[in-house]
Amino acid sequence: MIEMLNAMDQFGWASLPGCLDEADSLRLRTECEKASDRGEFKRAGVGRGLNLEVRDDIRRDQVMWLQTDAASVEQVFFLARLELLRLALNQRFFLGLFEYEGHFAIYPEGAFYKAHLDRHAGTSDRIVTTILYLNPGWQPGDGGELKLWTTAGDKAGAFILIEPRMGTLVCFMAADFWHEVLPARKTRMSITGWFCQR
Ligand SMILES: O=C(O)CCC(=O)C(=O)O
Ligand SMILES: [Fe+2]
Repeated sequence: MIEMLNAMDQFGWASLPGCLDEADSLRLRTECEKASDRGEFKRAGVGRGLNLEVRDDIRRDQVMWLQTDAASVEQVFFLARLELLRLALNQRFFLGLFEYEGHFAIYPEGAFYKAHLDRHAGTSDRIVTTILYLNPGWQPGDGGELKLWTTAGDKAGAFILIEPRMGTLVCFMAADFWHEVLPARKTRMSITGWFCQR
């Protein structure tokens, strides 16, 4: 996790392959699949509150919000890891991160999420984005890479493509880094969430 903090310090974003081990990631993946089979996912919206709308042209993923007070054992383990990260980020960067909100996400074949920032207009609550990928055996050609522009505030120029491999954890400053999910060519699963200030 120290690598993660150092990268956040230096770049404002970090990607840590193998952050969660294969077995724990697989349990979360299975949980995600089962919830999807039960029809618990909904098409993700754009915006917030009364302005929330489903926009096919912007994003096509489906989400299921985590209920931290009713989390499965698998989720509790993952949330505990995130809690360590939250405390470490606060200690090192004085971010005042207070709580976490997150969801499972499924990108069916062909789904994407166009370039965006994670902070909603007129709000300041989402400070750090975290994404855990849950795709065993992901291969080049499966698509769904995260395209992250690496200069804060910049939606052009240098970027990296992060492969959504099982157990990789990505985090970045939510208000600063433009990012996009390239079209998935195989069903792509993840847990995306945000550390928020009060
Ligand atoms: O799944 C990803 O790689 C990014 C998802 C994302 O940008 C979001 O949900 O805001
Ligand atoms: Fe995002």
